[in-house]
Amino acid sequence: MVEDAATEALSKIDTGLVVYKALGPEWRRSGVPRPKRRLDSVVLKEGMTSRIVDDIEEFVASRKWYEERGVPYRRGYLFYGPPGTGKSSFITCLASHLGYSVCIMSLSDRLLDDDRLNLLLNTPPQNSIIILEDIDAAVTNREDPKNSDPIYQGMTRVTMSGLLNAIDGVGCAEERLLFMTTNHVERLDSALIRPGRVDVKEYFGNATQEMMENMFIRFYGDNCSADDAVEFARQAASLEVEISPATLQGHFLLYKKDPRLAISHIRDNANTFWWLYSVQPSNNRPLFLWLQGGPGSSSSGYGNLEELGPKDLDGKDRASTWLQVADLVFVDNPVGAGFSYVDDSSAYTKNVTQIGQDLLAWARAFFTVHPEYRTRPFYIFCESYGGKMSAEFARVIVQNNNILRINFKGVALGDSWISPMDYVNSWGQYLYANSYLDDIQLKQVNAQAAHCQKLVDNQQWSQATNCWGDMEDLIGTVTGGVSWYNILKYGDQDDWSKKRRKREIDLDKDNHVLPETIQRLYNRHVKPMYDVDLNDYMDTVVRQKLGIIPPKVKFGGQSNQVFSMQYGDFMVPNYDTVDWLLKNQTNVIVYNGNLDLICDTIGTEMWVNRLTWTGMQGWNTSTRTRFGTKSFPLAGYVKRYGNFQFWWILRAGHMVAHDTEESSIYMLSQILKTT
Ligand SMILES: Nc1ncnc2c1ncn2[C@@H]1O[C@H](COP(=O)(O)OP(=O)(O)OP(=O)(O)O)[C@@H](O)[C@H]1O
Repeated sequence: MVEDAATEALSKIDTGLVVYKALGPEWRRSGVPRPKRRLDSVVLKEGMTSRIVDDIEEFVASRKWYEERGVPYRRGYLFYGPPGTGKSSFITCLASHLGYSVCIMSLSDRLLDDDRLNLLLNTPPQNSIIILEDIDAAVTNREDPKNSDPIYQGMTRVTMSGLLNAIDGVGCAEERLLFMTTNHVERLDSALIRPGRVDVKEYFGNATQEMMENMFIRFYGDNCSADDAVEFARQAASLEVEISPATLQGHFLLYKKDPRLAISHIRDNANTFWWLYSVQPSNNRPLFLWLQGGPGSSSSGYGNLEELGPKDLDGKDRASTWLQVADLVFVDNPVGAGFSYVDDSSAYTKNVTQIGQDLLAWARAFFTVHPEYRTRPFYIFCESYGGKMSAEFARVIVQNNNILRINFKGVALGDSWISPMDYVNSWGQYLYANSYLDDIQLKQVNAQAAHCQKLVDNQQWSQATNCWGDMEDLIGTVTGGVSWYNILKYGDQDDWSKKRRKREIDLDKDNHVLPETIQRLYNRHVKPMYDVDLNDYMDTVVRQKLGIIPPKVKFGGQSNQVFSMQYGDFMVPNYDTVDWLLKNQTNVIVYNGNLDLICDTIGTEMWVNRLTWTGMQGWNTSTRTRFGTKSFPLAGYVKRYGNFQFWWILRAGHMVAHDTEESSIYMLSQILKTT
């Protein structure tokens, strides 16, 4: 009967899919026949569709085989997995493919009891397959403690033995294709899913990167390119959250006319703020993007008003602003820094890969709004943790520039946290050479560094973060409080932080949730970048002027979460990304202040010396030249080879742009000339 039905139905492939629902003791046709669904409309893992279809087709063709051996001509399938992964949809596709009707029944139906179930399972309409949905809701594993939970009680009147009887008891139909679905396979009684009742078990999982690409292509068809699909899938995967195919489908429906919007709105809960300074007439002026460190400090606030923008916090013109050299765009990133914000804590980024994807989304939006910058030279400049982010951003620009189509000229990494262990390992010798440690203390500091190195070698990233925090505490104690940003200074008495006399060590309301080490690191490296004056200025004057910042967003209000979210990524190096950029003909500029401790020049040279780019030999034998400025005949040194340059900036600490304005401007003008 099943075989005949299939043959007959395949010949009438254009007729619709007839659906029956259980109504009391009988099956009733539900509405008019539905359009048939093609098998490939449900996107599954590679090979899964053909595996299931082959199995069922073989069964349909084997009636005789079963009869000859006296085996009941029945096959049971269990599709299990999270909600919205296509279990029910795929069964209707199979029915369409084979030309059957479907009879759908949910065991959580309160009107169903053992007798009715038995009757229904054994009197299906001709040429149909039966779908028993949510079998876990009804008949669950008797050993599962959840079953004594009142929320599961009284959901159905079907008993376990009633169901087993109905499936394979004496009165049951001779021929049958039965599909069962559940979101909780672990709650099922083993008797229910033993062979004979369930012959094939298939797991329907959330979307893999490959499935996302296929779904994107299926949905947008000729409206999108294969590159779009790859980009979409990469971005979605970088969120590192489980995404069901049903959720993806919902997302595509929101942007059904525009695949590009589907890509750029993948993170709807993340809102990035940027601030552009544009000089007219433009004369093809280059554009510099500035990325602050922290992570969690603000480019638009700290970088702009306290380091290199055209105005300082008092509203006065800055004598040496980088705007003299190029147009400037400050992006508050990772999202949650400055005026950027998330609507939901799941939207914070946790590593540089995610940050890179966010910046790519920003770039797409920015160059769409400002197409005039597409042809102008575009550079990324940054500081500290911004370096880690910038290297990754540069990489995704290079990889996606066939779509982005901008005139990307290079990335300049200022005192960048590219290789954390090189810094941790070099602090001892640097401080020793500058009289901050004696022999005993040097040994102590180096022992702690070796401990951190071990953790990093074992990829115990969170423990390595704690170790780094402990290392900073140790150095703070033995040196008596040397500043991490300029070894000529003490603790928080730096010039750049003079507005921040009243350091708030007390825990603020959000801060107390951070692990203690992270909290201390945050207090040391990010909190000072949100001094009272800056916060007031941004939250009053700037907010009023812009008129676009939602009232719920407080400047820097999410910075501590931004910082703590990187817990597992702080100590992960990405100098291999720098290597990749050099190998891919991207201009890379490294600049370092010689008084910086946190990203000291020795550490920077350590990771630079580890690069494997073919130009390294030429670089090593190139001559370093000195440079001078109006006020300082000996302002620093520079060495260039191929697409790589290294600038040693004398008299500067971590904040090169702030500490040595003349040198910075000179360096910028030279970079523009030589790249
Ligand atoms: N793998 C997939 N490929 C394409 N679309 C899918 C896929 N999975 C789900 N969908 C779409 O999502 C919606 C819900 O899917 P469906 O009801 O089949 O999921 P399910 O796994 O049966 O969910 P539940 O376990 O909650 O019953 C449907 O519109 C379906 O088209």
